[in-house]
Amino acid sequence: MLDVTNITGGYGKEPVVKDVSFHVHKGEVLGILGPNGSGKSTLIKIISGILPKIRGSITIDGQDASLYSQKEFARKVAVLPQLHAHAFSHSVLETVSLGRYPHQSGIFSSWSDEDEQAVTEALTLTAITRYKDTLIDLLSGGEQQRVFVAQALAQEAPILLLDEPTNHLDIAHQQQLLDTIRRQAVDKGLTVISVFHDINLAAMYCDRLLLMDEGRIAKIGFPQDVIIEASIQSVYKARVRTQPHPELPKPQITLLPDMKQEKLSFTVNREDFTTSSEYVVLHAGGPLKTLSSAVHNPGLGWYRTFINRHVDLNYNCDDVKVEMASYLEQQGFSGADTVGMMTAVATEHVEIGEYNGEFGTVLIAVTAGIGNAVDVSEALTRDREQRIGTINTWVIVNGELPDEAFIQAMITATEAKTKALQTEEVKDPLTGTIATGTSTDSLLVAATQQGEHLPYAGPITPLGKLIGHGVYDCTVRAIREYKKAKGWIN
Ligand SMILES: Nc1ncnc2c1ncn2[C@@H]1O[C@H](COP(=O)(O)OP(=O)(O)OP(=O)(O)O)[C@@H](O)[C@H]1O
Repeated sequence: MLDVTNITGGYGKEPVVKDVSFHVHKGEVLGILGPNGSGKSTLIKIISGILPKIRGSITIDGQDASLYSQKEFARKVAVLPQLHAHAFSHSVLETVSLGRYPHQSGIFSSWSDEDEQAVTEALTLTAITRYKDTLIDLLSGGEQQRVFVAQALAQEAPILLLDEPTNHLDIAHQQQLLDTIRRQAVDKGLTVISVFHDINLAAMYCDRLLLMDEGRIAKIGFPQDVIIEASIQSVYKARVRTQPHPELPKPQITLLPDMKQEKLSFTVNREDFTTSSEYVVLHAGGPLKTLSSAVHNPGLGWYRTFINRHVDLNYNCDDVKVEMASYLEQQGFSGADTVGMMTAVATEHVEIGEYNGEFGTVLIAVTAGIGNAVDVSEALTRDREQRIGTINTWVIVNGELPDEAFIQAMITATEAKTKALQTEEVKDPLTGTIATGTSTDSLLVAATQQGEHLPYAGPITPLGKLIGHGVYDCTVRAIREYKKAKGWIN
């Protein structure tokens, strides 16, 4: 569709864009990224013919772009420039209608049904129909931006060149506009080349990305091949971390600001836990990075308050999450800052231990109800009801863990729990074999993310050894408490 080959060009003798080559095929959305001054706009200007090139060639549909007449070129390529100098004031409708000029034989002399339809559709797609009689000078920056996007869409050219189309737009309008452009690409085969400042938007909406650095291509490829920490850091000179988008297989970046000095310094101690017949609660001195299978705020996040709430053995409600959220609110806990679990075990029977290692301390808290114990290797052979008789395990680390260490800590803690069930000869009541856990166990690993960096938490690492020992110790003691409460042992 569009071939750019060894393009070099700029404003004076010294080229800004240097030896840039790429191909865009029909229906593809290519995002151009790069720091300020890297040549993104200049590249768009050269492709759109606004700036002459010094070297190289641009081919559209197999024909050299310079061989098209101005009007022919405009029927092939619509351009949304970065800045819109409009010395004269038109209404929105007039401005969008100007997009139809390549389709006219004389100025507005042959306004056709197709012209009318293209303008109406462009106004609808950019949600500006209600402003159609307003003078563009009277619109906000974001509304004006949508008018110029509508003008480019009304042109109905198969190639769309956009320079920061989401400039001035709020998040809802960014999403609306890019959804629209993407739909035009997918449904109508529109080919789009667009400059982006927002790396995350570009990764979400583009099929491929071209990363520019000092006028040259630093990287071109699928978003997952371009949005990698080392490339972004070296080109933008900014510390970033990449992570997956929660719903799409697209990479996203987060800035890592230098705010170490502002960080609240704290450790978690045994005294931060309190226990009552209602719940076990940990109020940490600062937010802990947490990974859990809790009822309230499960998954990964930062939280200060952790609660393991006692509920009746017959607790049953339609929506556990809603009930738990309203319980926390009634009890005066912040819904956003609290992780909540539940257990039918008397919470006074919690076992809390503080374990010292060379790097610092780990705190473990376990409540163990073993009435619903399950041998996981036999689970497939029996049907069971889900009831609340669980082992809830908290692992709190005074240290800094990478994500993989959180997962290793969960594995180590689970193995230690299973070993405790074996020591205590806890059996699956349905199979009579040694249980490996219960039907609804919950696990939480949380870390202060300060102090010593602890890269691993497997069973032979300094952190893993403490977790393994601590979880085993607390789980054995908690199971004994449970057995005592049931009168099974003295
Ligand atoms: N009209 C101009 N005349 C001379 N030099 C220019 C002109 N416009 C831009 N430049 C120079 O060309 C270089 C690249 O500018 P360009 O606008 O292409 O960068 P960009 O990547 O789009 O940056 P930004 O992210 O800031 O929009 C810059 O060093 C800039 O100073």
